[in-house]
Amino acid sequence: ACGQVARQEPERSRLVAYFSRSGNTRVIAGLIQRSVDADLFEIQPASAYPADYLATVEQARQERDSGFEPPLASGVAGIAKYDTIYLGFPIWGTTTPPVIRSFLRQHDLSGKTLVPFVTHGGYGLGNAREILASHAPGARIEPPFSMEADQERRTMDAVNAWLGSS
Ligand SMILES: Cc1cc2nc3c(=O)[nH]c(=O)nc-3n(C[C@H](O)[C@H](O)[C@H](O)COP(=O)(O)O)c2cc1C
Repeated sequence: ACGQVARQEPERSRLVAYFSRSGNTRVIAGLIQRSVDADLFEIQPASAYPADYLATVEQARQERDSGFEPPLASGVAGIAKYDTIYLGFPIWGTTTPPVIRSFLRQHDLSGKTLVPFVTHGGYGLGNAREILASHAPGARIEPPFSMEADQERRTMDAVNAWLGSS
C-alpha cells in the first residue's frame, strides 16, 4: 500500500518568550530565536499599558506594590513540549514586570531549563532573580544574561526639551 505519511515539521524543544515595551528586549529575543532555532512568543497583557511613559511607570509601580498579576492576552499552547525556555524582560521598578509574574503563574515550567535575558536602564537586576526563583519552582534557572539598554525616559526628556524650546 502506498502509505501516506504525514510529514510534520520536527517540533522545536526551545521557546523564546519575551515581554518588551520599547523594543530593546525584543531585539535580543529575535537574536536568540534565530540562533538556537526556537519558537517565539511575545508576552502581552490583555489590556495594553498606556502609550505615555510616565503613566506606565505609575501603573507599573501600583501593580508591583499590590502584587497584581495582569491577565495575559494569550498563553503558550503546548508549553509541555519545550525543555528550554528563554525568558526575556526589561527591569521595571527594580523587579520583573507584572506580566512576567502572570506568565510564570500560568505556565508550569517545572523540570524545564529557564534561561533569563534581561535589559535594564542602568540600575541592574534588582530582585528579578528572586522573583523568578519563587514563581518558577522546579525550573532549573540559569544565570541571567543582562545588559544595559536605552531608556525611554532619556529619549522622552530629550524630545520634550527640544519641543519646549522650539
Ligand atoms: C515602567 C518602567 C520602569 C522601569 N524601571 C527601571 C528600573 O527600575 N531600573 C532600570 O534600570 N531600568 C528601568 N527601566 C528601563 C528599562 O528597564 C530599560 O529601558 C529596558 O531596556 C526596556 O526594555 P524594552 O525596550 O524591551 O521595553 C524602566 C522602564 C519602564 C518603562
